[in-house]
Amino acid sequence: MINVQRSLSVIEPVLIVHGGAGTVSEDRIPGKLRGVTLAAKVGYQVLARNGSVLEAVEQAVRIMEADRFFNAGYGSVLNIVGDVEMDASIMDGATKATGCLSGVRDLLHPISLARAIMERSGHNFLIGDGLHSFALDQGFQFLDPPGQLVTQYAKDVLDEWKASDQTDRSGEGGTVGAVAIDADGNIAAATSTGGVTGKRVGRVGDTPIIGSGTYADNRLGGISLTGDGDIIMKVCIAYDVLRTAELTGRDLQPVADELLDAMNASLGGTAGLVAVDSAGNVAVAHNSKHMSWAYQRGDTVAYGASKEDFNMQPATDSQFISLAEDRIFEVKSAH
Ligand SMILES: NC(=O)C[C@H](N)C(=O)O
Repeated sequence: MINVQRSLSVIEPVLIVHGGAGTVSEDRIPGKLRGVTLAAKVGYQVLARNGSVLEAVEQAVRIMEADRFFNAGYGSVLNIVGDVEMDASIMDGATKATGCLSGVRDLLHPISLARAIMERSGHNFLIGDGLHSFALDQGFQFLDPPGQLVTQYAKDVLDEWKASDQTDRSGEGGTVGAVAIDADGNIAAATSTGGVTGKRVGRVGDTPIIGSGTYADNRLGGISLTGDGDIIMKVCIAYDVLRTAELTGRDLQPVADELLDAMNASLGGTAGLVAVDSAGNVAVAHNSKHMSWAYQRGDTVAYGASKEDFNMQPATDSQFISLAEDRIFEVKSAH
């Protein structure tokens, strides 16, 4: 009986993304909104054409990895020696298959490598030399010459950070993530980041840690985190939000708000998240000043950049449909 009811219930597909939790200067907010809105639309189009939720979240994240306005792929923040080192993860809620990587350099789309790890490595998480050779075996091409993902903006932010007291690493955030659900209730989540400005070489944040930065389970929902990864990973907040909502029978939104506040109260740190429950309800939560986010459901796109900010527009609206060419990394050989 329960199964019959479940199959009769209608889930409206939705694709939600975030573009990082932090403090964003006013002049960069329109750029962030443009990027997240485009990513939500591109990801949703995959669902609308009956593509898989995995494909949808991967494509949404790839849009933001190629966009210098975000801290993922091109535009990633720099470590203490001025290099881009990236982390990413992806999870399939139907099977709980996961693909995670850390410390990858000179690759435009870490999220696609994470998906290859999930689908073809026989493991969940690769790092270092083994990650590099797996990527090459799979036909991924590293950018040559190296260093092409470094932007002038990221260099300026690192210089500013070095000149500061070096205690606040949060900056504007800029990590990217996506969560999707299709009409059959399949859920996937994906997150990609350059980490935090001025990090040690080899530092790993929450983003590639399943249960901290990313989680998906068709029964519980899907979620992608952003923010102070050195704190987030201590409280496994991705899994905690989904599981607490299940155990208490409450909606994701209040649970997410409360757990972010509880994290901040006990350990400090700011963070944000986007999530979808098994019925397709979305949650957007952050205790940072800003977090850009957007989702598409049906013909409508919703988006915002701070708590008070909630906008809606028809998905066909030409606003936010394309990005200025100079903000997108394009290299013919990269994939
Ligand atoms: N901006 C971010 O979201 C950073 C990421 N959570 C990290 O700590 O690596």
